[in-house]
Amino acid sequence: MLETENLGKTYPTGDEALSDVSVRIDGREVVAMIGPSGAGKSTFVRCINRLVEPTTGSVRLDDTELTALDDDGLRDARRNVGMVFQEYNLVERLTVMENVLSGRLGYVSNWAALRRNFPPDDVERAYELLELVGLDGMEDKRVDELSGGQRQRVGIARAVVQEPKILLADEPTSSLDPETSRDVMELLTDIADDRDVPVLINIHEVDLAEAYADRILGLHAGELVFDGPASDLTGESKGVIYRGEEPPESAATDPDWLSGPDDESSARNGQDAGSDRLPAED
Ligand SMILES: Nc1ncnc2c1ncn2[C@@H]1O[C@H](COP(=O)(O)OP(=O)(O)OP(=O)(O)O)[C@@H](O)[C@H]1O
Repeated sequence: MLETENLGKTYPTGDEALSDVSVRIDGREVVAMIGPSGAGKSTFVRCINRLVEPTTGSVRLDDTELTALDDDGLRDARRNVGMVFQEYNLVERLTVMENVLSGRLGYVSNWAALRRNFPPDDVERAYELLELVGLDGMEDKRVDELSGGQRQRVGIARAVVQEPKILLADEPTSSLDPETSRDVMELLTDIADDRDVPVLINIHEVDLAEAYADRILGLHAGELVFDGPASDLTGESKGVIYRGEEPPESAATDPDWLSGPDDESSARNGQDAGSDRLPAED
């Protein structure tokens, strides 16, 4: 179970990217985080494993307070957080298998890692995962011979081989064509089921979020303004998330709605920053 409480980030430049975000993600939920460009989605995902250091608030994964850990503690705890990146972050000149096994580096000694000497169980796990992500038989191919979709599958296998307690995906489909994007979303939802792990996906394509996620988190100007089932996402809620519009009066009693953007500047920021990415109105 992942829980953030009042998570906030202000960058040294003074940009307040995230403000008081509290969420709880559990079970085998697939959660999509949406919002206009600059809303703070990447910052949120990266604050969870402290690739970005939060300024305020806390992040808890099961019983571990990630925000309270020193460097050694954080290194160990990061094994429990699988991360999938937009640009895959693979080692291009290494093979598919070597890249997948690098997800086990946190579990083997430095010496074994240096010699790429992984226990047989790890290798077996990697083969299983290659089959799960549809890359069986491709273990010896170099990554630079693969398509974008295949690379992302390697990235997913590498994250899952860690046996994480949560899988985070930071814009996993942004570099892919629409059909490959759907395949990758389907794979992420399959993994949530198959591995019994929650998946949090930061994503621009609202239609993919609605089609594949169980739950949507809507960020606007660093604030969480919507948290509800994908089926509850309406034109009105998209207006609040993407254009900083005022929530409807019914929002006061609807648990999906959180504090809406409350000043002109946040509405303006959303409009300026996100105008190129507005989803179609319902
Ligand atoms: N390293 C940084 N230093 C200073 N400001 C930053 C940094 N990274 C992000 N920001 C700012 O923080 C805010 C949120 O950025 P973030 O990348 O988290 O948003 P996002 O919703 O993921 O955007 P996008 O969808 O375009 O990737 C923006 O105003 C951005 O300019």
